[in-house]
Amino acid sequence: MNQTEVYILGGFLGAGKTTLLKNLLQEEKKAGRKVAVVMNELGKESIDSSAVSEDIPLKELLNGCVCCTMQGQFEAQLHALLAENELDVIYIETTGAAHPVEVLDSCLSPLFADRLLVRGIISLADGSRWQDQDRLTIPVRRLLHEQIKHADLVLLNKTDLLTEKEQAEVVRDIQAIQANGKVLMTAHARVKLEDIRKLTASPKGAVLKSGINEQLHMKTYVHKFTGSVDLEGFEQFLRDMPDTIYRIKGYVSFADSNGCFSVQYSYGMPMYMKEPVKMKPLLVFIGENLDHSWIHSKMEEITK
Ligand SMILES: Nc1nc2c(ncn2[C@@H]2O[C@H](COP(=O)(O)OP(=O)(O)OP(=O)(O)O)[C@@H](O)[C@H]2O)c(=O)[nH]1
Repeated sequence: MNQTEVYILGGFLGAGKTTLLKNLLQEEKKAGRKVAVVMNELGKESIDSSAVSEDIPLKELLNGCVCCTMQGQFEAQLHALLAENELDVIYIETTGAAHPVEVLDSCLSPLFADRLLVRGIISLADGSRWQDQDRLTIPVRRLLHEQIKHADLVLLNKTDLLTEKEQAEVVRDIQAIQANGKVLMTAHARVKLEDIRKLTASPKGAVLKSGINEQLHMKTYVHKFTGSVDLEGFEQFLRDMPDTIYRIKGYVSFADSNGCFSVQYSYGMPMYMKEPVKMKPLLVFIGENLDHSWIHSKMEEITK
């Protein structure tokens, strides 16, 4: 089964996300790829959806944020898009208030994590706003930095409003926050599709690995189980694992218990809930510098 690429478009309110989306959709059309869009807006009304032409499958999530209250709905929308269409790529435009890693988390529902290949988080920074960030409240400034820090590609947009000296200053600031990533300067979010698709790496060992590629710092690993799991062994794994694994979620059958359990782990706490129906047994791991083969061998050790 082919995996559908996913790109998350993030960045603060008004930074140019919809402008970028429009440009990318045009480029994708020229490239002949089958595209779908998920748009999330904070308001009740759909504002930006006119940016997406009618022949492109579009799902909208209004009046809330994917990363906070709308996670379930978001998962259902992605599921529907995958069920209704044969897609090469899905673009997700987040709200300007979204934390990109939380959105990434929502894309990796165990229901379909093996069908999606999240290529990366592209965050836009508004050059002129960046310079005025002292006027922002501390939480908003923190969000602005988080959006940059976790991006795999930063587009410093609205460079037409900055002098060359200012452009150099902002790039330096951004690189200080996000040392591993790439920064491109753009006006009107004009970017080549190749630059976006450079986030692409051919997945190695596709069965074991899904998600973000080697260049990215926040990575994912999907482990598919072939048998039931020893609960004690799993809890020992949770105690031993590096603290850079932030999130684990999925479905597992535990040895010595009947049925299938959903597993949710974040911030040190595992939670297990019995599922009414049998689900595909797999776990999604999200973290920094994930050692896929280490996780794989540990999961194999505890599988009966
Ligand atoms: N001068 C200038 N204006 C830009 C540029 N990119 C986008 N804009 C304008 O900035 C405004 C906001 O752009 P959008 O693409 O709607 O930004 P957004 O991030 O989707 O906004 P929200 O959905 O509100 O978060 C629009 O009026 C754009 O035309 C740019 O590079 N330079």
